[in-house]
Amino acid sequence: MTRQTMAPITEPKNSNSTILSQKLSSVSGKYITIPNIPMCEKHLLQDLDINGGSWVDSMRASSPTHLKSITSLTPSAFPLELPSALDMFKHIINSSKGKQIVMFLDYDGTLSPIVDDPDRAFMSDAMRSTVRRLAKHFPTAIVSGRCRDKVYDFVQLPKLYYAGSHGMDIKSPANKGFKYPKKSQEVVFQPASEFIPMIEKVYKTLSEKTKNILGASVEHNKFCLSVHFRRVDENKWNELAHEVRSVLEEYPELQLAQGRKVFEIRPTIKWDKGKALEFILESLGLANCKDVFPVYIGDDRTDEDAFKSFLGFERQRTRLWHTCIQDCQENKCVVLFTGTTRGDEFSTTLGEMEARVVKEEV
Ligand SMILES: O=P(O)(O)OC[C@H]1O[C@H](O[C@H]2O[C@H](CO)[C@@H](O)[C@H](O)[C@H]2O)[C@H](O)[C@@H](O)[C@@H]1O
Repeated sequence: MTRQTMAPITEPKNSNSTILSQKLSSVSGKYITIPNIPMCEKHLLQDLDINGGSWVDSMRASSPTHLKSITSLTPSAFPLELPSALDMFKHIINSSKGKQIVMFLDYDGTLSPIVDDPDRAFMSDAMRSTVRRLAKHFPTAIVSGRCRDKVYDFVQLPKLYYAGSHGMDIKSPANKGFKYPKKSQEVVFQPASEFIPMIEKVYKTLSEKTKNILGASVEHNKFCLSVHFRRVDENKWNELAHEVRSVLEEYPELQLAQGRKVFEIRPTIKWDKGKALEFILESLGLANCKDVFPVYIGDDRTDEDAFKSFLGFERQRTRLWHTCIQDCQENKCVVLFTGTTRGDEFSTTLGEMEARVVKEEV
C-alpha cells in the first residue's frame, strides 16, 4: 500500500518549471486545448508519522493566529515576527515604476478574513471596491484553492481572471470591454479534468467516513477537496487525520497537504498556483517580459508555490520577504506573504497602489 504523505510546514514542495509556451502553442480557436500534464514521479509531500503525534502538531500549527501558536512551532519553522510586506510598500512602488503591474490575489485569508464557516467567508464591500479599482489599471487574477464558481460568487467582479482549485481551473474574463489580453483570446484551462470522477468518488467516501466527527466537513472544489477541521474538537483530530489518510491510501494519484485548519486533497500533477501564475502571464502576452511586475498576495502554503515557480527555487518562510525585495530589484517577481489575516491593511495598501497609478496617468 502506498504510504500517504504530508508536508511539514518548513518544507515547501519542489516544483519543476513547465514551459507554458509549448502548451499555449496548442491554442485552437477561442479556447486553449487541454494538454496532457504528466503525473509527478513521486508524491510531493514529505512524511509525517501519524503515530508519533506529528499529525496533530502539524494540524495545530496549520493556522497560527496568535503568538502562542507561533512559538509552539520549532524555531526554524516559523519566525517569531513575520516580516511585513506592507511596511515595505514604498519600496515596492519604486521598484514597479515603468513596469506593467499584474496583480495575483489569493482569496481566503487575503481578500476575506478567516472564519469558522467556509461558506461565510465574505469579502467586505471596501475590499471589493479596491479590487475593482485595481483591475481597472492592472490585469488582475484571483488564485484560490476553492472551486472557481464559488470564489467568483464571493468576489463578483467580472473583469478578472479566476484560477480556482489551486490553479487547476483558469478562466479569463470575457473579452467584451476588457483590455487584457491584448491578443483577444478568451481562455479556459483545466489541466486536471480527467480527475473529476475520482474526486467525486473520494468526496462521497470521505463525507461518509467523517460524518460522525462533529464539526468536520468536506468541501468539494471540483478538481480538489478540502477537509475542514477548524470546528472539530482537538481530541478528534487524530481520528479525522486517520480517516483521511486511510481513504487516500487507495488513491496514490492524489496528494495531501495542510492549509489553515484544513486538509487539501488534489491531483498529483505538475500544476499548482505557481503554474497558474505563469499561465496567466503567458496568456496575457507578458511572460518573459522585463518590464512586467507581477505582484502576488497570499497567506497560505499553497501561495508559496507561486513564489517558487516564478523564481525557480525554494525558500523558507523566514527568508521570504528579504529575497522578495532582492528579486524585485532584479526585475523579477514580488510576492507579499502575510502569514496572518490583515485584510483591511491590504485594502488600504492596494488602494494606495491604485491611487499612485491614477496620479501617474493624470
Ligand atoms: O487559496 P485560498 O483562496 O486561500 O483557499 C484555501 C482554502 O480556503 C478556505 O478555507 C480556509 O478559509 C475558511 C474560511 O475562512 C476557513 O474556515 C478554513 O479553516 C480555512 O482553511 C476554503 O474553504 C478551502 O476550500 C480553500 O482550499
